[in-house]
Amino acid sequence: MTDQETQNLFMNTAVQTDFPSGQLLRSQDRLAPCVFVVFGASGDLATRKLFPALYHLFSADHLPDHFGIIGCSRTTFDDSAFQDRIRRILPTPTDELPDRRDDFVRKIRYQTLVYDNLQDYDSLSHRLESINASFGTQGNRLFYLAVPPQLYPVISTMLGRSGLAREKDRHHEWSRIVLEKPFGHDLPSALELSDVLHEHFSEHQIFRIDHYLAKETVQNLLMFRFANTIFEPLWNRNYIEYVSISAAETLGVEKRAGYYEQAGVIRDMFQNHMMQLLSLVAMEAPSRFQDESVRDDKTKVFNSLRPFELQGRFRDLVLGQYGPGNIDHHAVPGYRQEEGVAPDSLTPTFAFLRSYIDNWRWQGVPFYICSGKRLSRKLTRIVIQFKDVPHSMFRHILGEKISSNRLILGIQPDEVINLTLQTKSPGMSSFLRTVTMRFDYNHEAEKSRLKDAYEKVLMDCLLGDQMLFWRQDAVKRCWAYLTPILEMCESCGDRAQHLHLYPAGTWGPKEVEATYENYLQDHI
Ligand SMILES: NC(=O)C1=CN([C@@H]2O[C@H](COP(=O)(O)OP(=O)(O)OC[C@H]3O[C@@H](n4cnc5c(N)ncnc54)[C@H](OP(=O)(O)O)[C@@H]3O)[C@@H](O)[C@H]2O)C=CC1
Ligand SMILES: O=C1O[C@H](COP(=O)(O)O)[C@@H](O)[C@H](O)[C@H]1O
Repeated sequence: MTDQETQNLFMNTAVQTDFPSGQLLRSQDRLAPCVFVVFGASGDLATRKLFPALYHLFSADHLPDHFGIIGCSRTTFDDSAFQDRIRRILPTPTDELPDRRDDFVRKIRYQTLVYDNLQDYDSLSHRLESINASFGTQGNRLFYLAVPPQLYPVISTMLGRSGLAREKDRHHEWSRIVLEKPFGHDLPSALELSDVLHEHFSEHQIFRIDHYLAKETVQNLLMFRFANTIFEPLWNRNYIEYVSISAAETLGVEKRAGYYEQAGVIRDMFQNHMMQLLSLVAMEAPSRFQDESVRDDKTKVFNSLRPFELQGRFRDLVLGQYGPGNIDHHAVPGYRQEEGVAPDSLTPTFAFLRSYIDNWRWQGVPFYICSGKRLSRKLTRIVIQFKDVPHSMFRHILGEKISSNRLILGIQPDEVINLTLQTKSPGMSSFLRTVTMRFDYNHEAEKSRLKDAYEKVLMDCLLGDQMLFWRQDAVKRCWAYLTPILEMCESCGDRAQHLHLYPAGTWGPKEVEATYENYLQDHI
């Protein structure tokens, strides 16, 4: 389809109705006072993402009137040195962002803490009481674990043993813990982590982040599917040929070889973001726009995933690893030449998986899930491919196959929804042409409303709204689906033979194209 054929038939003409169903739209008075406790406060995530996100929320008056922040890590700072450090990394003021840096840093404290030293948690507990008294945070505590995942068990255990995990109830003097993925390495380790967390925290206190769920267009999936009547009757095996969910990246492993060598693409992208996208496309309509209701229906999708047929081995799975190539006209090394990667590494950086959902709605419809690093372009999208018309009355005149309708939900870089339709070409001839109806989230009017993912995440934690966070039963179901696949890949004797090299800057291994008929060129 060419640009000329693309017509913006309903480009942002929608009436903007901000009905109060989005969490960010809830009123200020629902934000409970709270102290944010950031573990790993000296680290990269805290510095680059969390403190700036808190500052943006503060500047926009999206934090409660009564809040405080305390950073904790092993590195020694006193309060004022830490405040200076944070002040330096805050964004410079602009017309849209007034200078409130001094007010913000006055809310910050710091406590040096060794993660496995119980006495340090007792000291932290005293500091929290004093912050509570100074800032009126009413005993509410949010613990953000911005530390490497191997520290999750020890920190949550220490919080429990020092009494900091205890809460009066879920609305008063509450205590919440926020974690980044990975939630385990496979099913057994995920269950082990869950047991440790649940020793001191109940499920409603645990916020497991998936940053894809904080993306605007990902959240829009729920609205799009369940606030319109016209798509739902078609959203099933009777009208849909297949669904494809792709996340192509141009980035390589960067400086994360230590982690990525152990993870590979299936743990890094499938056991979280790709599975969340799958559940949002495939779920039944929840009865209420409420966290447990939505998460119940997502979990049902994971429960219905057809177990991967291990005997078929690589019939439904293609693995790849990038070799040297070019990205944006610059030569880049192959994965095995990257710093920290073993020269004979068999870690996949690309995977293409065909999955099925065994339920009434989706029986027989393939879900193609694909993600890779160092591909040609950054592109994350979901394609809903509708079936062909049952009979073409034009075939005997035009001799052509009619393209079937396709709905594209673009997530990155363009946040768009495109629906292709067949229409008559203008003029005397009787030719068909494909046009696209396009809704563009990047339109200027929409842009100012897009929040950074971490602002959204922090806001929802504060609200106690878990809709955009993983629940343990879903984590478990996804690991139960993917662990046998990982074991099959990682234990087979001919592993090297099934890892297909692809040049960086291409669309992945040609084996995908061979098996799935130009899948990548056509669908990514
Ligand atoms: N950085 C990012 O952009 C993103 C990070 N994440 C996740 O967030 C979490 C934190 O990431 P990031 O900030 O990059 O991590 P860092 O490596 O920067 O670690 C954070 C802090 O943890 C402490 N720390 C690091 N390694 C150890 C160790 N082996 N033992 C004890 N303490 C240690 C250090 O503080 P000190 O020595 O002072 O105690 C460090 O400053 C991870 O789970 C990561 O996967 C997720 C998305 C993006
Ligand atoms: O979680 C991760 O996601 C990023 C991709 O995120 P995106 O928002 O840029 O699409 C990926 O690069 C990284 O390997 C993975 O850990």
